[in-house]
Amino acid sequence: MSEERDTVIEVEGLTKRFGGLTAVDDFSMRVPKGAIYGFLGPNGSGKTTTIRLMVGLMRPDAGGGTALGYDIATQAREIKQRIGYMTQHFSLYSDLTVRENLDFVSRLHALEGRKQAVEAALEEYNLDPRADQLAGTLSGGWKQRLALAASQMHRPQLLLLDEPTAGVDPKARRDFWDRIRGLTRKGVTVLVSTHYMDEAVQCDYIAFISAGKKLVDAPSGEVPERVGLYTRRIEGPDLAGLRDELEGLDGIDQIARFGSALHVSGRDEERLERALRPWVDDEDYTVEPVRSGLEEAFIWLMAEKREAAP
Ligand SMILES: Nc1ncnc2c1ncn2[C@@H]1O[C@H](COP(=O)(O)OP(=O)(O)OP(=O)(O)O)[C@@H](O)[C@H]1O
Repeated sequence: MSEERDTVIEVEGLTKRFGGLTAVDDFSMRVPKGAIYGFLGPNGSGKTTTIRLMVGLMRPDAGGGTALGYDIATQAREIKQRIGYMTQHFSLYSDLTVRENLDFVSRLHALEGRKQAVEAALEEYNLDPRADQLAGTLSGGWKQRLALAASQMHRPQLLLLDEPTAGVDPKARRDFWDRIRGLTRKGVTVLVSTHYMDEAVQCDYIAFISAGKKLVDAPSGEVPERVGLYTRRIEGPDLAGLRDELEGLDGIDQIARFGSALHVSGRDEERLERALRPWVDDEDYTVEPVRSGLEEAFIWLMAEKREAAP
């Protein structure tokens, strides 16, 4: 498939200002079809605004592009009809049943064959046993499944997710991502805005945004390398005490507990090694290099007031 046909969104130079604040600053991106693209960044960094600009839900002050083959400035309506949306807040009607909610959504989209579409969704999402239950009385996982089913009633080609698995248990979370993977195999493209590591690891690509600027944009496997973080794994006695000793040493940018070890990371390998030398020389401790993973990169990127990564 040619790159062009394989591209679902292509935007360049998107900029959005709110008064004196530049919420999105010269943002460019290409999103391949069927990808799960994660947008990470601190609160208020501009993730939501960026995603809204990319799909024509908001007009940029500068820049432009296409989504699903439509111009984001002049054909926003066409794009909107092809988007599904799901947030961490349950946005359906608590006092309607599961079936009534799906019916309501299919009316909103003026779907043909509404009744069959609702029954098909109940079956596809295994919502049958709960069809007559009031949505407000469902557990978090079931609510989320209903919200996903509702977001798919009009078979959107693009799905926007905002912290979609916040507050649901691990099994429901797994089930959710399995379903999302199923959708991407059918060519649906997914943009996810999140603060959570376990959502970030599900993404094929990650864009990290800070203060309106895109600092990292890469396939998720390449993110640690892009961040340029070196990590040593330390095992030994009294890890809590060790952590206190290491904290703040020159060359150590981050310490994270991983099971029975500490992962100590820094952006300058020589300075990191110098800082850790006393423990390398101490036979009570083992210190070994490990490849920085997405976990370390994520913690590093999400740390307060993160200024820059290459
Ligand atoms: N309609 C608006 N009017 C004025 N300022 C806005 C508007 N929408 C967003 N902002 C500001 O733009 C900045 C980016 O907001 P945005 O919601 O895009 O960030 P975010 O990264 O999605 O945040 P969060 O993770 O908290 O959802 C923030 O400072 C926010 O206050």
